[in-house]
Amino acid sequence: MCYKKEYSKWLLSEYFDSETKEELISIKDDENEIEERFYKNLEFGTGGLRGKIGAGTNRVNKYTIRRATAGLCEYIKKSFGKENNRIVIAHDNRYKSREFCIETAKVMAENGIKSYIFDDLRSTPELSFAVRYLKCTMGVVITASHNPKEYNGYKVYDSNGGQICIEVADNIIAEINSIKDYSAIKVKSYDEYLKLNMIEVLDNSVDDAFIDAVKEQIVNEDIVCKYAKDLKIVYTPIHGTGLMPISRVLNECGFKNLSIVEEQTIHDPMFSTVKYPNPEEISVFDMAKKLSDKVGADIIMGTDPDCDRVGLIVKNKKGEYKVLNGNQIGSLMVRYILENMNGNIPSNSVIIKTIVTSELGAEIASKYGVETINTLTGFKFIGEKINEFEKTNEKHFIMGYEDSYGYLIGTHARDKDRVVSALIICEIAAYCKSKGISIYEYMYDTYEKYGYYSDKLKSIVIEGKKGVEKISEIMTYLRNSDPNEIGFNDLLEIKDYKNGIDGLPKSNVLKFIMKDKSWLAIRPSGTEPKIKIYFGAKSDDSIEDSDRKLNSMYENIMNIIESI
Ligand SMILES: O=P(O)(O)OC[C@H]1O[C@H](O)[C@H](O)[C@@H](O)[C@@H]1O
Repeated sequence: MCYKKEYSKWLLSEYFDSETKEELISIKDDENEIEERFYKNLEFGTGGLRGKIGAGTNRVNKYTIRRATAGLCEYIKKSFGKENNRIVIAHDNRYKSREFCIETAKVMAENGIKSYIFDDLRSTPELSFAVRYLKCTMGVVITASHNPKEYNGYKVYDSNGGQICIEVADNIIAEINSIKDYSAIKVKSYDEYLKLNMIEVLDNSVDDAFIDAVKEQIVNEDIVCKYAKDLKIVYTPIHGTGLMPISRVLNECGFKNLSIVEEQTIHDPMFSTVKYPNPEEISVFDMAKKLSDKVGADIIMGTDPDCDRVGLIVKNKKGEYKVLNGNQIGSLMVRYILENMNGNIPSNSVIIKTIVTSELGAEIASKYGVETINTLTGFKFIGEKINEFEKTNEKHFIMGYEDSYGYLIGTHARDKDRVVSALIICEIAAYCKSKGISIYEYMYDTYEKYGYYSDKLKSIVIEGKKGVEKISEIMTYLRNSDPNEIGFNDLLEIKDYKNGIDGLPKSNVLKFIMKDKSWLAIRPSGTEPKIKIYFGAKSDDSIEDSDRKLNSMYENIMNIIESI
């Protein structure tokens, strides 16, 4: 693709609006920026589109959204026929999210596909629920999830409410790639399609049904009835979609002592009160901590813009704030749920986690005779398994989770659901409070009971075209090196998922497993310009010992990466 030619085309064609052209004129003297924006079409990956908002073929804007949607429409028509297709679209509070939602609906309508849209922001888990509830052919969420404010994106859901699988994504990608001319995608006005009933704005009935489905997932009614009212919770939606569903669910279940960070309830696309709207970043909780100091909260929770990830801060015995990471929260959920099933665990029960998620949850599950299935990173793989079990009745799904703060309890949704996770976390916290301990102590008790597991994630951000090359160089270097020469002397096994192993689809992930079962895994992020390195260590003695093992692996790999 000749970036100069594309740039001129966008500047000269009548199809592109004046806002787009003004933006493009403003970069006319910046060759590098022109190249970054036009050297390729923004890739529609396995989960959909994600990229920086802006004018250009390699950016998220109404034209790249239209193109992706036009490809999706072709896929829908070819796969499900031309009649009776409908989709539901949700969006978060990001810059242009509503506009992109409407653009998606307009292209759908032009192709004879009806869209349901919400009157305002809605969360990703609600969209996942709504696809099945409204019996839609597919679903779309306009969001870049937890990415910085400069980003937006387009996630696609299948009729089961799960993120599309690789095969479907490949078919959609082929349709999108066959659209060479952006200006061939014509649309009429939003009002015209509304009149034709090709776009319909939903009332609150989907919200009510979703909230009811979440409330059904309470593990132990008795605990919630007795202790919910005593738990002091501080919550921040970090300007995103979590506010309505989470405050409603908690309130309706009796968690009345809920304080919300007022400034972060504003649907601000700039996420002005935080650096980065990701609950993995501890600084997003600064305001919540201040509020917690005032109200004396037991726990602090935060959700990302589309409400599919959760962050949790708890207090230790001394009253100091401690962050629980995604692996720890997931493991505690596994423990609490299985303990509270009071021996009524179906013999074919499973939990599902990913290959880069800590083994603590699996260890707990095994103590209860529950199988653990490992998938590749991406909740879509967990969703796929749930669909499979629904058809075959072969397994009973208990919960699924990833290290990256995504959890699903129940099968009302097929993507990670922060709303149900908030409810279960509060239930666990209420249980702990009734026993006179904090969740933090419950975590340490879990180590004592089930094993000392440490884990860590290191993400290295490397942006742009050069970043893509550098990440590929790191992966190639590690693949081709002699493990002894790069310091992995006690290596047991290298798993290269690129070859499609363990019954999993091929994926660019390398996992080094040591003789004592400590491991590290490395993969390029599929959603951000990052390479991610995951570490897991186990000790029979203490958490300090497993931390020591982990730090030694960390230092070794970081030295290697820095030398590449
Ligand atoms: O590829 P990464 O940046 O690690 O992101 C991985 C994440 O991508 C999306 O958010 C998926 O919905 C998650 O299920 C997955 O964990």
